[in-house]
Amino acid sequence: MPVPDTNNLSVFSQLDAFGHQKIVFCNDPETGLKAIIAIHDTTLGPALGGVRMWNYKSEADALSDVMRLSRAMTYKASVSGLNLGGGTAVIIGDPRKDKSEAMMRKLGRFIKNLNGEFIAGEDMGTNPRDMEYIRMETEFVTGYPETIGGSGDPSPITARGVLMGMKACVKELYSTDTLAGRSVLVQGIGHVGENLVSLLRDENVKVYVSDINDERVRQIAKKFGAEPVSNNNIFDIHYDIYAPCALGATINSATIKKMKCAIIAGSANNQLEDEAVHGKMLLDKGILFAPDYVINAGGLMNCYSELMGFRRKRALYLTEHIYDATRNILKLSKAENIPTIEAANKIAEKRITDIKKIKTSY
Ligand SMILES: NC(=O)c1ccc[n+]([C@@H]2O[C@H](COP(=O)([O-])OP(=O)(O)OC[C@H]3O[C@@H](n4cnc5c(N)ncnc54)[C@H](O)[C@@H]3O)[C@@H](O)[C@H]2O)c1
Repeated sequence: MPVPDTNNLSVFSQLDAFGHQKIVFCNDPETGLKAIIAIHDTTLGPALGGVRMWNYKSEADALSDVMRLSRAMTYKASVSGLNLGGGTAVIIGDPRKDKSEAMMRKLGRFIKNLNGEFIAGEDMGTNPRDMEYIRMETEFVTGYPETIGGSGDPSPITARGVLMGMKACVKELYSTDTLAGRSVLVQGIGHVGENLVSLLRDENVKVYVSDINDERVRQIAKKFGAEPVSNNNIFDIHYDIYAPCALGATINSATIKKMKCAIIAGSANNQLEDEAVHGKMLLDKGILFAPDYVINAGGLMNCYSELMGFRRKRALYLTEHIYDATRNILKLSKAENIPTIEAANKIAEKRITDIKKIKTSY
């Protein structure tokens, strides 16, 4: 996604440029809450997105992040065929030191006042317990614990979706869905990464694991029979698929030059440092990129199912469709010789335009 220029003081021109409908600044000195809720587009439905708590270097950084993330949520929901719009909330602060029950409940009250326009879920720096606090103040929240009727940890579903995306890429390149005999490097073996390693081992894939946490690498390598790789050397070795499951922007001009893989398919959000530049670089180098927001949509599908009162089975069913969604994007990319991310954006934008047309009458 493009990066908003928050140094440009014309806020409304920024909203126009990125298509945002509304930005809400939530300030509460009593609890220390400083949050921004961005609602990007609600053509398809209420804006559902994560609540991220992060020690942003500046308010401009927080604003840029929330605008970027909320826009990506619009595209993710659209391409996944969900009746949801895109939104995100960010809280400025260190989740380990600054977070409290009162702060989360205060945010819940701000969300309540939006009357369902924004629905919260968990993200970096928040967890199901925080969603439970928000739930104490408003019904417009998902991802609270299963014990109180929520859908719990979405990571296993997200990992399954990533696997579906990988299979679609393998089908495109090798005309088979089977991953057996291929090799995958999973970068970041946290909640999604560990689940992905487990699924890949079930498919008889050779798995390499790397993380900044060496102890975790040792544990996961031992548990699943994977091969540990130093975090500094991940582009020095050969494997078929690179699965970024840690941070964004790991695909950039420097890393693309070093890459030897045929496919990139992982869960991390915003993997391309600059969508326009690096999508094209991957196309030119012949590396097949499974657009991140398409194949990591399992978590969103899980929240959607919770919202609609569906069972987990439904979330899993929706996740299987990530295979077809990815195949369609790869076909369009090939037919028009455009980067896969551009093909995904086209498909997402078309659905929003089409659905806008049906909303002209009651
Ligand atoms: N959890 C979900 O359902 C979900 C859904 C959609 C997208 N995502 C995205 O997937 C990614 C992983 O999510 P998660 O829930 O597993 O997070 P997590 O925090 O559980 O795991 C992230 C892992 O990455 C490691 N890591 C951090 N920086 C790293 C670096 N520079 N190099 C290597 N490893 C590093 C961490 O040590 C950790 O083990 C994130 O980008 C997240 O936004 C997650």
